[in-house]
Amino acid sequence: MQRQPLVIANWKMNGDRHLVASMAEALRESAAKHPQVDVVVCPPAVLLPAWQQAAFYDNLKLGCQDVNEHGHGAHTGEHSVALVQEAGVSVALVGHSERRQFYGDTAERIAAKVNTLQASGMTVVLCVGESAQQREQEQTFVVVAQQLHDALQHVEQCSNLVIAYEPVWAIGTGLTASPGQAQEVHAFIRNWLSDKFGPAGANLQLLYGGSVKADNAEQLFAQADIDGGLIGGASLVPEQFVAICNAAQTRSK
Ligand SMILES: O=C[C@H](O)COP(=O)(O)O
Repeated sequence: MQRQPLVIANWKMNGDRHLVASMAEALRESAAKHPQVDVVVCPPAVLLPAWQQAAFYDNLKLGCQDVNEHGHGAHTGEHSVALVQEAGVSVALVGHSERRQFYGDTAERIAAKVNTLQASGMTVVLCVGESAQQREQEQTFVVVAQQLHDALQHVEQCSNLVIAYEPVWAIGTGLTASPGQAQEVHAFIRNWLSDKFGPAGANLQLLYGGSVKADNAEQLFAQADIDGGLIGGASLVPEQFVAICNAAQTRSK
């Protein structure tokens, strides 16, 4: 079965209403060029209403960059699944390396977030990836397998699940994994998912993230097990992001 290409914009703590307007317009205008590509935009939470008001096209969805594992209550500064859903969100990033490194996303919390999201029916985009040191020590596959195991240990069926491979050393550094390096890890992840979930696992969408730009997207997306990208910096520049979405279109041919 053919896997639909998917491109996700992660604005991190960037952007404003003006960028929402210009990005929405650029995406709408170019949508005809990438009709087979699912596009998700994950702005900072306060910009979700602005995105909700921006005109939409069929394959564009709203996402959030994180979600709290609890349903409600005294969790100052956090957002529950119900709150983000109210803002039109149907996709959530979980376990981004910046949250693992700097904001207390332990393996246990990530697993809890995955479980909460799965129960809600939202799509989970689980981020995994090794540090530069772990790669140097040839621990990449061990680290990625452990992260997958920890996050998915209570998950029995894998609908609404996407995995994003983001080598930490490639995030925001301008150092992109070579297509061969990225493909090797994606193939490993696909095998792991196949072992755990069977054919449905083998057919999940896998994304590469880490300094994807307009000029390297096509080569990365051409790899057999890479179905699209999770885009940081380049998702803040309409021409760049649109070009990346267009590059993903070639994936479906
Ligand atoms: O979520 C996106 C990734 O962290 C990649 O960020 P980047 O494209 O700025 O390297």
